[in-house]
Amino acid sequence: MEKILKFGGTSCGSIASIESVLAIIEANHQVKSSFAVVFSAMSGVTNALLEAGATAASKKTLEPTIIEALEARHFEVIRHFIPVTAQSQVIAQIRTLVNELRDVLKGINLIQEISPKTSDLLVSFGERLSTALITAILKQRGLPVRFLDARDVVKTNQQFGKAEVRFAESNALIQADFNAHANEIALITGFIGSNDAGDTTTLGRGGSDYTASIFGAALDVNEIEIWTDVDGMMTADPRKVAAAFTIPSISYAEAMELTHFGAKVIYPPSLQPAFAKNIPIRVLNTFNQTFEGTVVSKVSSPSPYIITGISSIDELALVNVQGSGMIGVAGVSAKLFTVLAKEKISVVLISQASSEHSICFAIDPQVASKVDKILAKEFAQEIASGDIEGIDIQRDLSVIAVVGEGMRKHTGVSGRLFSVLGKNGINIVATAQGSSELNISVVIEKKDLSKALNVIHETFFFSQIKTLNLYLVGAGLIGKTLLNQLVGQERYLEKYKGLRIQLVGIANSRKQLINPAGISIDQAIELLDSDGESASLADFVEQIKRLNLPNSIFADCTASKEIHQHYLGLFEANVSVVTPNKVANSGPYAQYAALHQTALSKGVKFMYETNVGAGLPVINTLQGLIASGDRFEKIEGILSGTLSFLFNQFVPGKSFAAVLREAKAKGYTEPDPREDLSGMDVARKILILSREIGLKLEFADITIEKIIPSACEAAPTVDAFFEELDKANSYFEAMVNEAYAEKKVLRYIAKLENQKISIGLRAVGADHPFYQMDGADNVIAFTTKRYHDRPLVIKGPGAGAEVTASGVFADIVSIGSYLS
Ligand SMILES: NC(=O)C1=CN([C@@H]2O[C@H](COP(=O)(O)OP(=O)(O)OC[C@H]3O[C@@H](n4cnc5c(N)ncnc54)[C@H](O)[C@@H]3O)[C@@H](O)[C@H]2O)C=CC1
Ligand SMILES: N[C@@H](CC=O)C(=O)O
Ligand code: NA
Repeated sequence: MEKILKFGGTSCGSIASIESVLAIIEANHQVKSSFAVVFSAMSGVTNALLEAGATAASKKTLEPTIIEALEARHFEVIRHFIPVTAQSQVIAQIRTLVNELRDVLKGINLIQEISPKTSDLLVSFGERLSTALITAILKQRGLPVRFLDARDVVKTNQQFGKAEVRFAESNALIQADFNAHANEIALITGFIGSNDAGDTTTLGRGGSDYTASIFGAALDVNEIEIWTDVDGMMTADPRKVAAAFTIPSISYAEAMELTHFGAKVIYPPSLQPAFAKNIPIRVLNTFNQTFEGTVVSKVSSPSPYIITGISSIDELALVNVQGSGMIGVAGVSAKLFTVLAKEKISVVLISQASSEHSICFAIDPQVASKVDKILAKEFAQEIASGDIEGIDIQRDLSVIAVVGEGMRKHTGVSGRLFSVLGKNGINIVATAQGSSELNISVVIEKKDLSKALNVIHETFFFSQIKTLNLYLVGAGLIGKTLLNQLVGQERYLEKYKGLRIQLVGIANSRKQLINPAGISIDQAIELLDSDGESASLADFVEQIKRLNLPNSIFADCTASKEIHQHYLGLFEANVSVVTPNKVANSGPYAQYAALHQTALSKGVKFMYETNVGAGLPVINTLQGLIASGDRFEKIEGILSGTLSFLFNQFVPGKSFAAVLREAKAKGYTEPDPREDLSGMDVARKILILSREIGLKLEFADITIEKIIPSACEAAPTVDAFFEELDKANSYFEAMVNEAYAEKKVLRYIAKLENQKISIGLRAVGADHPFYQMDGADNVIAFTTKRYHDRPLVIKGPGAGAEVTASGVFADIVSIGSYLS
């Protein structure tokens, strides 16, 4: 016999799926391979039978509806596949079986009780019906098939519900049976067998796979095909990890591990007879027949990945037994696990610290209270004496298992695993690694499960490409420019930086839109307009936290004075923040410190290079100097692109207001240019620099020399402000003329020296380093211990949409590099 095929419930579940099953069997027959086929019950039938049994045992009269529906489902298949002239015979055959089933239910109803033995008989009708049905159809189509009731050849003990197979006897019966019918295709009822007394028994979980495996082993087949409704075993549960893909080849041991931790495609323990004979199992998809699926065999073929798959148990409780009295006392764990075994409590994972001070183990949360009581009783004496401090149970946890034979050959797998979890703020509650080095398990909080599975999957299977999930708030000048720049760089980032920036949320002051599957960047503004809901920043932030996406970045491209109130919460929720908005860093010092400390402790990034000098590398350079131990003596600079432009362009005879309008049109000014002209913007920048070098200065410590007349200062609106500026033109002309008379130019300079900040307008001559300026240039001179005789000078355009957006962009990329 070449192979055994097995079709699960979903494959036998509908007319369309049975169509596929027939096609697969006919195709095998055409190539004349010798094979046999095992069937499960039609999907849902086993449960329907159990429900019918329970109802019959508990109600006074029988409710025929379930059985009628079941009969109708089978008849429908007959009417579809069998020509009218031949239908009556098959219908009669199925009706005979259903009548037998009705008699069983009558019996249950009569005695108002359903024993395990009766239950096994009852559910056996599921496989007997589906197999009989398909046999009739194939026979009708002219295939040499025969119905084989597995109860005739699979012999078991008396343990109803999960009977043990008597292999020697069963193997002999199977071989004899197949020898006697060499030229026929046996269609076999899965899941069932019989005991010595001839009673029907069932084989427990994965029962039809077991049947296939028993026949495969008995007949020494070359391969067993398990036909199901998914594309084989996958690298992770595709419902949780969209990027999961089929594992082409996996070892028995790996399959065992993955299944233990929740991967439900096959149930390897039921495939044991095949494993013992080194028979490969091929998992295939009835609904995608040409797909290669997964081969499960003794040794898996070499794979390009270090790990083979990831699986999880979503609901778990962790029990921690702890106490100094446990150290060096032999037998505490023996006692612990003996009592758990006695109570049939299954332990998913165990971890013991080498100090022997505590043992922790994971269990199904449904039995947590029971375990609590059992242990309290068992260890009452130790608890009373203080040897055991207590039994602590933590709920709402999940466990993730990272599985693969390749881990034995590679070092650093757990390092990578823990590091990626850490960078995403996922707390590891407990961990265990089997000495086989086939599996590393981590227990985490359930709320982090999806995020953890996705980042782990990304790390081990797509380590070349890391996806950053970007939320952009503020779609004005800078925000829109950033979006444009992102569109142009997608391919470069993937190829050279291994990064994919996925926009998952966007908001302005009117609307907001979130889509965790990604928002097309080049259409983001239109989509925000058409699909966005009305904006509520608090709600937007709440959604970000709830989604808990891996590698999340919040870009604040607004000038809002409120948004920073959300930064702290975002850091705590493990979201990095990137911003050109200076408000957060220039508020009260305590707030500045709290933000920076929180970001640091949560392992997320707070990036704000564009707070000073737009895209010029000011903050980065300063941080590098500080980190390498340099000491700052003085910082001096022209920190306003707008004011730089004004004093470069304004000459007596021109309109000062018109030059400012030009600066605004060029994107140099703040959304409200009063912020620039009042000196406020410069004050924020120099305050931020002072804090970066470690000074605890407040806004009130800054001396700002005003450059605009008080009437302009007091203007209530931007328009009124421009009008006042127009009126004050001669004031500015006089200032400039005065400087010109001395062959000087005006420069608005910020200075930090001796822990004091001063900002004011200076007339500087040609010998001054700030004399030569152009456009919206900024210049910053750092005088430090190392740059003492000649300062380190950074100079260039310090305002404008393109240079600012590219600074924000670079910050995002640097977060990506950190996370990789
Ligand atoms: N223009 C430049 O050269 C530079 C600008 N910056 C900073 O960039 C930031 C953005 O500036 P622009 O793009 O010119 O501003 P903008 O006024 O053009 O755009 C701001 C955007 O933020 C949105 N917004 C404002 N408040 C909001 C809120 N509470 N919730 C949601 N959305 C809100 C607005 O709807 C708009 O889409 C400012 O903080 C500015 O100081 C920093 C460095 C250089
Ligand atoms: N309005 C600012 C922009 C950069 O921060 C400026 O003019 O410098
Ligand atoms: Na900068």
